[in-house]
Amino acid sequence: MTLLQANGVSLRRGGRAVVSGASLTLEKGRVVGLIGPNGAGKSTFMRMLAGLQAPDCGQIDLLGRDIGQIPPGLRARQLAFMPQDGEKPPPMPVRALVALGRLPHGQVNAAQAARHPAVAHALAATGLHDLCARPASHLSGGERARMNLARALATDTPVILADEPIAALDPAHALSMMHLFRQQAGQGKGIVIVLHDLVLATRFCDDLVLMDGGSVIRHGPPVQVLDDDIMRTVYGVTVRRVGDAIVPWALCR
Ligand SMILES: Nc1ncnc2c1ncn2[C@@H]1O[C@H](COP(=O)(O)OP(=O)(O)OP(=O)(O)O)[C@@H](O)[C@H]1O
Repeated sequence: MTLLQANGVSLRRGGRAVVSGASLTLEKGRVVGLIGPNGAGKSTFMRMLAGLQAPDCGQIDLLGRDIGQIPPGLRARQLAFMPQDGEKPPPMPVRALVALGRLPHGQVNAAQAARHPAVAHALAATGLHDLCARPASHLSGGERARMNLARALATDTPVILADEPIAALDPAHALSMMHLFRQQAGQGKGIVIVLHDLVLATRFCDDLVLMDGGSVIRHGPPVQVLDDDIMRTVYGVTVRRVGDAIVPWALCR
């Protein structure tokens, strides 16, 4: 089942094409990695996929319906978006902030929302139980990233879009978060993650969508998308191989 489908999406900003004819398909149960060098257009494309920015042309359907026609309240129950640089959170307790994830479901009573099982589950899954009474504004960058995921999980949407969610995480927490995304996909959700860590992208994503200069230049299984040629021409780095490994090392817990 297709959860999210973008076809030929374009956007101009500052007199130039920032995203050009980009397409992406997200199926139920899949993790798609959106990769590409700095300035490739990934965050801009993600904001359009999240329905936060209308494209100049092209079509984006969420659960079979034009995303621009979906009322914001319904869209918030269907899709959770974790932006790249979340604003500094207010000084409310972490549990209360994660509970805001229940707002799209009409749970406006803060105390009741904080007791919802989805909130407890999200706090446990992201390892935030020990921090849940702390003011959100006191959290470190990595802790904040986990809280942002917890809030998305508390909403319990079929689609999660995460823009560089592991950028601030240490290796163990980055691994845990990638495992968590896979688990969510295993439960039937669809996940799109912007990643610069190509080792983790290769290991955890079913498909990669590679952007460069605003365009999607390759998409498919990681082994088909990333090769020495692409690493040189798109990323400007030379790959030195260890044996016949696709990536030279893997982190394990
Ligand atoms: N409002 C704007 N006006 C002009 N140019 C913009 C605007 N917004 C984004 N851009 C440009 O569009 C390009 C794509 O930006 P975007 O943030 O989507 O890239 P990205 O692939 O997410 O990069 P990064 O990996 O560095 O986060 C960049 O060159 C950026 O400077």
